[in-house]
Amino acid sequence: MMDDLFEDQAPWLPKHQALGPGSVLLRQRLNTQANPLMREITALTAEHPLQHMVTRGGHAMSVATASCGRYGWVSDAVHGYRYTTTDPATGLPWSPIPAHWLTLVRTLAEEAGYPGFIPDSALINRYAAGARMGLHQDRDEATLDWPVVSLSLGLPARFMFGGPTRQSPVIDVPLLHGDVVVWGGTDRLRFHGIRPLKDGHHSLTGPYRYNLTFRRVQP
Ligand SMILES: O=C(O)CCC(=O)C(=O)O
Ligand SMILES: [Fe+2]
Repeated sequence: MMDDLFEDQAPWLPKHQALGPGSVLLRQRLNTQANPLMREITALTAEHPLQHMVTRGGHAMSVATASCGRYGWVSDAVHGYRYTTTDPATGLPWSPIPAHWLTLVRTLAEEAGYPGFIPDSALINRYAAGARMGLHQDRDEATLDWPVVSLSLGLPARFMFGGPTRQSPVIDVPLLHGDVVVWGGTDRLRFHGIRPLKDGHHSLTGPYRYNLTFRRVQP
């Protein structure tokens, strides 16, 4: 029964797939970690509710987000994208990143060629059917020396992975439950995004896809 959650949905695909010189897809890399990760997401988002952040243009994002770690990613119509040490919704400091998340992420980054990664920010993204993330670069961090480590849980998504400019060609990468993408080095500023999520049901996450994205914000 529980094994269903961890079954490889595309066993013919390689487990370790380079997406660029500094980028790799580690397929089906989370197995027994998925259930505890989901439990902790539930606990963390009870303290720091998922919110539809508003962009500088005044548009509410379709993805709902919350953070943990020393720095949390936020946005509002006045200030736009930035990192803060407190949650604007509650006024409270963000909760620490759970210790075993740090251990897991350090291992994943090392597997991808980035040893010694200690993130100071973890973003929790929740996608419901139709939610999407347009092509963008992750460049709100004060250092770009460390990779982005991104974990997928629940419903499948299509990750768009582009190049150094918005006009660069984009490849579509299916991201399934348990997949991990790491990009850094010369690939750190590649444009990327998520196509609108298809409706569905997942045994662990119900009608959602969760993405955990780990970053180093301060050197
Ligand atoms: O949901 C994803 O897989 C990507 C999320 C992302 O690009 C971001 O949070 O900056
Ligand atoms: Fe991103």
